[in-house]
Amino acid sequence: MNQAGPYRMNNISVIWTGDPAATGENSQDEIVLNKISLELNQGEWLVLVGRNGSGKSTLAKAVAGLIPVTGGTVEPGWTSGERMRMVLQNPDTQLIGETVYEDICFGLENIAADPEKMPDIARHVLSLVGMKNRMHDMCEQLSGGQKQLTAVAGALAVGASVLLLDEVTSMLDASSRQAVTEALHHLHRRGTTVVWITQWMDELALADRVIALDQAEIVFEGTAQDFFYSQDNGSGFTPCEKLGYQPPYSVQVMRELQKLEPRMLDFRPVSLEEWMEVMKEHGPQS
Ligand SMILES: Nc1ncnc2c1ncn2[C@@H]1O[C@H](COP(=O)(O)OP(=O)(O)OP(=O)(O)O)[C@@H](O)[C@H]1O
Repeated sequence: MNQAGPYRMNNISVIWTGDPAATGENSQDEIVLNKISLELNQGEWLVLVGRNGSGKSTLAKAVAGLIPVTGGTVEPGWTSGERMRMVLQNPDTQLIGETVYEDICFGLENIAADPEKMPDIARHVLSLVGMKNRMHDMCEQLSGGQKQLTAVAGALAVGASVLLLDEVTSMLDASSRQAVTEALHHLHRRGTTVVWITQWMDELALADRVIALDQAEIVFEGTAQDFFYSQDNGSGFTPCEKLGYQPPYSVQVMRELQKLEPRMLDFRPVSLEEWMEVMKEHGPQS
């Protein structure tokens, strides 16, 4: 096996088994992931998107090895020997320690780290997420965003190089959302591989690659630009529209412009940086 190759899932399924004691539809087995094939490359930012119940969390848990899969094969590739950690949606349910430091140490104790090294490790990982001044704060007094960053720091402390972030900004206010996103962006630039689950279309701007799930299957794989702009020849809908999402404002504006100005069809901006490129060519001074 090529250890340097991508992490690969080939045709894996996850089936929740119905309770034999239950009656009616609750007793049915449910196929939550249906023959999914997926690759994860080292250092990429992969976004998983899809409606409630489409299987995003289950897929992330399967990648992290937290739940068993049925059928198919998994090739660890470059992830062999690497640690993967999930961070979940609710900031109030994932911290165990009374203080930020204690929380980081809890994870370190679980991997039998040298107690003398713990303060340095904690300081280092907290500085990576912009929390070094919060080391001895009580967890219950942190904001939602600071709790999420503490959870991320805890994952880094145990050496995780792959972070699976399951709607981690969905319960945060705008400024905490930005703080968490920027911290993750910083970690990604330093080499952390990110699997980012979201239902916020704006967050697709960060993606190297987007995978959309619907009813247990992958229904789209490609760039954010393709997700928002490529139109199916038959239906005329984009993958985003087919899933029932409204594209971000940046995309809505460009699509309206494209109706007025066909030359704008050459541009498919999603992020602010991509819009700046458009403005360089077609802005007021051009
Ligand atoms: N432990 C479980 N036991 C039984 N069924 C489960 C379990 N976890 C998830 N499911 C079911 O699997 C399906 C997919 O759930 P999953 O949480 O993966 O979806 P999701 O796309 O992450 O949804 P959301 O956006 O609401 O978090 C749902 O129908 C859910 O009810």
